[in-house]
Amino acid sequence: MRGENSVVKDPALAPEGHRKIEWAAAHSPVLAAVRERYLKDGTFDGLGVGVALPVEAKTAYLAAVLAEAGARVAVAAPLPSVVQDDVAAALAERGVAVFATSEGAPEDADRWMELALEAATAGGEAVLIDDRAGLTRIAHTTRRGLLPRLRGASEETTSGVVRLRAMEREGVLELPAIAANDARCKYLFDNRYGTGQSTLAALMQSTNLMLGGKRVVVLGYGWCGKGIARYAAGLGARVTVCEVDPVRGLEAYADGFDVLPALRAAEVGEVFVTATGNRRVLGEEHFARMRDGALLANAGGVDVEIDVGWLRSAAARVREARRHVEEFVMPDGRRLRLVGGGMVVNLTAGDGHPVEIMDLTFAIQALCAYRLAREHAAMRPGVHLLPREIDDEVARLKLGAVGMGVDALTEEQRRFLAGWRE
Ligand SMILES: NC(=O)c1ccc[n+]([C@@H]2O[C@H](COP(=O)([O-])OP(=O)(O)OC[C@H]3O[C@@H](n4cnc5c(N)ncnc54)[C@H](O)[C@@H]3O)[C@@H](O)[C@H]2O)c1
Ligand SMILES: N[C@@H](CCSC[C@H]1O[C@@H](n2cnc3c(=O)[nH]cnc32)[C@H](O)[C@@H]1O)C(=O)O
Repeated sequence: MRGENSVVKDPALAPEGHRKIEWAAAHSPVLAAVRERYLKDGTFDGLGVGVALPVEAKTAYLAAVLAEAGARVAVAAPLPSVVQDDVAAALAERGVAVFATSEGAPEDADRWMELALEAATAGGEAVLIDDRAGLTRIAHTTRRGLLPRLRGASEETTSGVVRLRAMEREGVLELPAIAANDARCKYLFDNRYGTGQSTLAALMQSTNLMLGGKRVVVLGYGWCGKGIARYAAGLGARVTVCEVDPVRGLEAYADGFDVLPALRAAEVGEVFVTATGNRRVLGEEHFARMRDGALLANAGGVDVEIDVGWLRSAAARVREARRHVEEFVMPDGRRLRLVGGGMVVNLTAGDGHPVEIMDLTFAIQALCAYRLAREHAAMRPGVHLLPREIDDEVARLKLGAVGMGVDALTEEQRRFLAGWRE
């Protein structure tokens, strides 16, 4: 069985993992519909699928659906801190090659991704479902020999799409890559509502503190930041937004939030959440102004938004205040508390996005993989968008699953919108 080559913490944890995967499956009607309509047509028979994603129940259900469709699936975690060991064990037991243990070191992740690439391509060609272009980067650097076997990659994250576009600009991207993140059924729901709910759930669960009345500073008012600000306001927090894009800052103001430069916000905030995909958004100069007890968390897809290295080197003392909460006592006695290690907090200190959100995201991912598998030969190397009709279909499937629906334009309306004489 392919799962036998896996790297997991403890196969005996599988029963709890199976329960979690069954729960995810039971709440994923859109992916189930995609499976019935498309994935069973033989496209995936014997095809490799390399997956780099947080190893938790929704990811496992996606992998299981692709395996059931005939694919040889290999999954690697992009970080040890986003691995649920029981789910990893259950997935390996279902015949998927899994390279993921929470006990690994961050440096192990590249090795896991190399192993997943090798496993996915061992029997022939493969497509990739990627996180922050990790598998794609490895296929263009340390495992270039595997490139000819890759039909293409589908990218999950905003930060990954940024990387792929950088590769395309430099003329080094040798694969067709679909920006799954840029599908409307992905970013409008996953980045906004998924990150909003799961980031605040992780913060509340880890700290057992109340958000109502607190001054929450959200850094970055993109899709993730909008969701975090909205959910925080819904819980009664007083929200301040920091941006570098004046239009997005103005949007935050019109949405009812204060908008301040980060150095000023540092003085008033009690909770700080970064969601920019950028580096050192909170650093020494911000920490110096923060009040005693400030909570810090990162919801962005890169782990350099908060300068944790500086905090660690400058602190007089560091201790684990609670599970997932590190307390840095500064030389002047102030305590700054970091939730989730400065990595993506909803996954390192929580269960990730709600199942219904990942149902949409993974329906999009499954359709991207399906498209790459079938149409790769006609796709040039470079970044591609998912055609709008596919996005529309996923939205229709979801509306149908919740007993709702939309209208279709009449012929008269279509002509009116397409013309100019009337
Ligand atoms: N936690 C999750 O589950 C999750 C989900 C989706 C995306 N992400 C990640 O979150 C990050 C943001 O994603 P997004 O879709 O919101 O991106 P986005 O491009 O829509 O928004 C990012 C925003 O950050 C702003 N920004 C950049 N540098 C800044 C700085 N120094 N200070 C203040 N603002 C700054 C930009 O102007 C932009 O408005 C990415 O890394 C993405 O991969 C995380
Ligand atoms: N690069 C990070 C993870 C990416 S965060 C951003 C992505 O995580 C995805 N995500 C959020 N919650 C979940 C989940 O519960 N399961 C799988 N992926 C998730 C989400 O779609 C988003 O685009 C790492 O090193 O692990």
